[in-house]
Amino acid sequence: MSAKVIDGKAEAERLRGAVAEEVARLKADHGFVPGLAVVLVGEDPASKVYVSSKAKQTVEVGMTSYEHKLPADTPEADVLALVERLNQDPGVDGILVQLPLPKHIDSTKVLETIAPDKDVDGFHVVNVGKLSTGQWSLVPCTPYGSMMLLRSTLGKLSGLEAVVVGRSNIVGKPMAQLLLKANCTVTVAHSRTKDLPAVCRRADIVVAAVGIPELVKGDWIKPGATVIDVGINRVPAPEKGEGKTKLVGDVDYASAAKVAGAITPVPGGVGPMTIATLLGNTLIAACRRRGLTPPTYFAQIDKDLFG
Ligand SMILES: Nc1nc(=O)c2c([nH]1)NC[C@@H]1CN(c3ccc(C(=O)N[C@@H](CCC(=O)O)C(=O)O)cc3)C=[N+]21
Repeated sequence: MSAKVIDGKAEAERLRGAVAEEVARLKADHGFVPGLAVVLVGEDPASKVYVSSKAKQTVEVGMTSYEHKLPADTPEADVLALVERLNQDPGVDGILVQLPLPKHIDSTKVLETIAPDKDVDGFHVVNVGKLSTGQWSLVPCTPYGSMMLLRSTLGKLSGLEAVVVGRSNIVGKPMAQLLLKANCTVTVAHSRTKDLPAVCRRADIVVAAVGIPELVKGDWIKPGATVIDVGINRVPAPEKGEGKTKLVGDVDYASAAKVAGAITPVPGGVGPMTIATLLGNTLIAACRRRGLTPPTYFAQIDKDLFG
């Protein structure tokens, strides 16, 4: 058997299309354009690539993009002051501070300074707390995008056994909350889990988000299970030539695709969904801040998954 390949690129394109339509409607009917501010501190090459593709896609859906690139040695106080300024700026509906931040900056302090109603990453304690108490909030982009891929692959998730490998605040923990909200039976596994392969083999849904290249093997997967690979790891690829690299996930794709029912590729799986949901969150934030109802497109997704 060979798994269905879950096309994150196509799904992200559909989502961006819906966002673009809604942005045009808001402009026509309410006379405003949502704005997303992205703050990048330092020169991390991977982060620079993500930030510029975020900015490009923000503009493509008709929103305003504000990019703030600060040198790596910017004092923490200056970053906090910038965030405060963006909090007050009426043209800014969403604020994203690219992680990781340089070591001299306390990222918790920075994230907690972002106004919760502009926190399009969903990392502020207020939004984390809302998500974990089942209230609606701005939901972290990667888990939300992963849930959308599960919805188009499986429809209802109710009653399914889900195993999340990884317990980060950015992916593992919010993913577990969302799966629980969708009525899955959820196990959060991690590097200290005893017999991780056996735990994974119980799952109808495996979400790999540990940051270890190709950790999850085909014989860890129950035949027919759905595999969501959140990992994006750049590794050496000597087969492509000296000094060349390639992207791989946290799942050993070749072996897992032989056993799984459906699987996300890397690249082209969860990654593109992360940016599309970021734009979606910016749109939702822009509507809520003005007392408008967020678009029905999202309401339908939420109803299918959690209703
Ligand atoms: N505050 C904050 N929020 C984030 O959401 C955030 C962050 N910090 N720091 C870095 C990570 C990483 N991230 C990605 C977004 C898109 C792709 C993506 O589109 N990947 C494509 C292409 C990858 C490539 O070719 O390099 C794919 O998987 O197909 C990947 C990774 C968001 N992050």
